Amino acid sequence: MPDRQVSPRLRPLVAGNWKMHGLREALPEIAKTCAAAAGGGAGEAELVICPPATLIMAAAAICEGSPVAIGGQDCHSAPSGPFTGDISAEMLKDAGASYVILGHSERRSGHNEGDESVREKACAAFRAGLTAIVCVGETKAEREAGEALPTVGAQLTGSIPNSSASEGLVIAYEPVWAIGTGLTPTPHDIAEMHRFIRARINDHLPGQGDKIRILYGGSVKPDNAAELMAVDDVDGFLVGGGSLTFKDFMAIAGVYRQAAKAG
Ligand SMILES: O=C(CO)COP(=O)(O)O
Repeated sequence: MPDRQVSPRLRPLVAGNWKMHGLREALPEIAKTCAAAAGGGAGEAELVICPPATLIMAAAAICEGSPVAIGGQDCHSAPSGPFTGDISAEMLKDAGASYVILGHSERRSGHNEGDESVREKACAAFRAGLTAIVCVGETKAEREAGEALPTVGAQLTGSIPNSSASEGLVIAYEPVWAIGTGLTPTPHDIAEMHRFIRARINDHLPGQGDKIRILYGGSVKPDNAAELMAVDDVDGFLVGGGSLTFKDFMAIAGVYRQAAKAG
């Protein structure tokens, strides 16, 4: 088990992004996660599950009183209004969510979401009392062109509000080419990017860089979670496919329990 060298001051966060997966029959997976987390299965890590919107109320009811929090996967920037098909941050909060994922690359590419829109949504999340998990990440072409750092830096400063309490904001670095592909950047490249993001946050939100958690996302699986956890400046994970079953999600979150036991 590699040593955990990083950010012992920040409580790790492991968030599961279910994307457009999950019918009601999947709810027992959430109940099992709550029971395992209550039994210490995730060590010091905080757990969040972001199911599809249709399951948020039921999931929140299951998780009530447990250490597992529920999040949405997107929100509109307005509190209410004539926006057919959209959900406001206030509605997520009302349904029992306490987190919301914003600016995921699948929304940036599939719904033309730009940085400004993500920033407005993050402001809406703060207004509603939700913690925003703002996603950034470069494409394969951008990395190959040596543009990964400036691309992510511009996305980051364009997507986060100009002021934020550290408890209201989490950043997720998700290289687009690592999502659902089984590929991950090298530990060196992840560490370099996370260090860069932390420095950028400090420039943008003075004093907050060391308080805001920076998650890694993209093909996090039970068999690589321990190695990724040990990378400098990685404060947790945003997990897609590996969050869909209780077994895999707890195996991933469980690396924080094992690290605590080991050291
Ligand atoms: O997009 C992701 C989480 O938001 C990552 O997805 P995978 O873990 O399936 O690669």
